[in-house]
Amino acid sequence: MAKDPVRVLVTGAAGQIGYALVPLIARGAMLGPDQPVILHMLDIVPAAESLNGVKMELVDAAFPLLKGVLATTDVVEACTGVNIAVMVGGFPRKEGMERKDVMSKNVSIYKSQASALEKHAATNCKVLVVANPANTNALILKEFAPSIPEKNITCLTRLDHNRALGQISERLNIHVSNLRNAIIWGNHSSTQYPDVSHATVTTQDGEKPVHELVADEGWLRGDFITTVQQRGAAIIKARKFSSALSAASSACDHIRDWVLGTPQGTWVSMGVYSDGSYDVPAGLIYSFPVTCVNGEWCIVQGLQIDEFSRKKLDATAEELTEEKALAYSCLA
Ligand SMILES: NC(=O)C1=CN([C@@H]2O[C@H](COP(=O)(O)OP(=O)(O)OC[C@H]3O[C@@H](n4cnc5c(N)ncnc54)[C@H](O)[C@@H]3O)[C@@H](O)[C@H]2O)C=CC1
Ligand SMILES: O=C([O-])CC(=O)C(=O)O
Repeated sequence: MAKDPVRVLVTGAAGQIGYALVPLIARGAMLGPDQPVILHMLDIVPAAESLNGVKMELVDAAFPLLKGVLATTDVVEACTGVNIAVMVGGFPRKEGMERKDVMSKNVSIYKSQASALEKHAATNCKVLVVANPANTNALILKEFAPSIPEKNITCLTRLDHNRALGQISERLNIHVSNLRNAIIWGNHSSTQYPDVSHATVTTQDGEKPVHELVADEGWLRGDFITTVQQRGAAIIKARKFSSALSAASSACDHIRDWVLGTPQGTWVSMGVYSDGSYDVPAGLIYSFPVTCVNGEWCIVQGLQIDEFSRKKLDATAEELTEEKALAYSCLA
């Protein structure tokens, strides 16, 4: 029997990431090849004509799984009945801007959209915040939508996770599908800690640790980390726009694994509400390694954290604590 359609909200749908994301959702890349979807697309009034153009293209593409498209500038209409909300709308970082510069513009958007989601989304709606500052926008959304369970509010660090896998696959000249269990700890910012100390490679002789095959701790603790941390800025510099293609693809990976489950023995990185695991302060949205089963994520426990990693985990937590205070001062 055909499944009932799932309603997926994409905010900022007329923007760069939105334009790359909606066709992926309509093709089944987010929820699977047998899951019909109805797209709800929200943007602001100045982008209404462009948003309508995106709707026209979705109709023209005749996607078999796409059972309806709503394009609106009304936040209540956009949020009504949605099962999944991908929050991309906001003011993007431009070349030369630090993420903190975009904070004040974005936290007030997330405060007001929190209320609309809380009042009008379907029960148990899953929320993914993509717009920067992603962790802090997600935290603001959580604080101003208190009836949405905190486990349903997440932010995107899967792009950073995939970037880390991409860098290792290039270095070892192996396909990325043979690599697993990288970790992005902390903030989706230049303080994030891309950690491959538990990552492995599938070889003909079984699973081998990445650090053994790379055999260059200097690179793993140096250029590898900074390349992943700075990749967003490098792409903005090259394209003059943000990493729309890879962000859209990674947003699909995030929701797909959350809803349909992570493969056996594999974890992924998600920005989730900290419960104090790994001595990360509770009450931050912090990226952890997680596994997902039956639509629920769970932080991977018991990983060894050495002194080098401890400092990195703490530094990015400190930045998130500062961002939280700054966000509240912007709202005051
Ligand atoms: N977490 C991650 O891994 C990544 C996050 N980003 C962030 O994603 C966000 C979107 O990036 P792009 O698509 O490149 O930007 P963009 O500027 O092309 O698109 C943003 C869209 O949001 C719309 N918008 C602005 N205010 C809105 C509101 N109140 N409600 C609904 N829509 C609104 C704009 O009109 C625009 O169409 C940015 O904040 C960017 O920094 C970008 C790449 C990766
Ligand atoms: O750095 C930015 O503003 C864009 C971004 O988040 C990324 O590409 O990771």
